[in-house]
Amino acid sequence: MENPVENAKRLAAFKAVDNHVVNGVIGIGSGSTVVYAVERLAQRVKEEGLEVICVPSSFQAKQLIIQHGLRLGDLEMHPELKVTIDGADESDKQLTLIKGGGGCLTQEKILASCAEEFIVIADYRKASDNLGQQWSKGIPVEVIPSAYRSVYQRIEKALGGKSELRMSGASKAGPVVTDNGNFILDWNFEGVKNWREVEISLNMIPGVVENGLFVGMARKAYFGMSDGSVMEREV
Ligand SMILES: O=C(CO)[C@H](O)[C@H](O)COP(=O)(O)O
Repeated sequence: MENPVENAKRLAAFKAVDNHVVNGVIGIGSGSTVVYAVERLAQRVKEEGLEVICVPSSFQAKQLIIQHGLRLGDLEMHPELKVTIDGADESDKQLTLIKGGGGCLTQEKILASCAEEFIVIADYRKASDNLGQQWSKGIPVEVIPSAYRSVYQRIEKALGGKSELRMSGASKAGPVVTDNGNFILDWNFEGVKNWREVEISLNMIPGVVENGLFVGMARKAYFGMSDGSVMEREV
């Protein structure tokens, strides 16, 4: 029997692609749930003759698009997207998101901002009432490598909490390096009341490239549930 989490991801992704993708230019997010969205896009291209150009948010997304034989585009050629479909690490009821668990937050936010519609796909573990209920790894902040210590200190001074430099793990010594050649700090926040203010404050710190708070960007989210249904949230 299939893993319920993987099944939930597939259900959410298939429904979102079926409900929101028509001919045009599509932004492709990153992560394990997006794999199913690309699979469904490729099916629809083959079976229905859907005509899409896919703009990737990461190296992973680019590889997925190529592997599925979909048409690859970029933002230089297509700065306006019909829809962007992407996963999330956590979403509250207002569809404020934490993203960047996979380290691709900057390009993901750019694609979300360039789309007429930004649609979130996730499994049931990602839906919460308030950020931090489900996702305990903090807010990812992409930083210019030379500034990571100063950014770290400034975040703590201005906003409290604690940050950690994200490390690569067993396959490489040292920090995670993003697709843009930068480092990631994971900021474990405390007592945040206004996510919009925090999003802006983080981005005002010199050396910060972008942060993984997506406030007021998503209009609709699909969460695959463990019972085989799909919960929809809209704002
Ligand atoms: O923001 C992301 C990558 O930077 C992903 O969308 C997020 O981590 C969710 O991934 P998954 O679909 O594997 O749960």
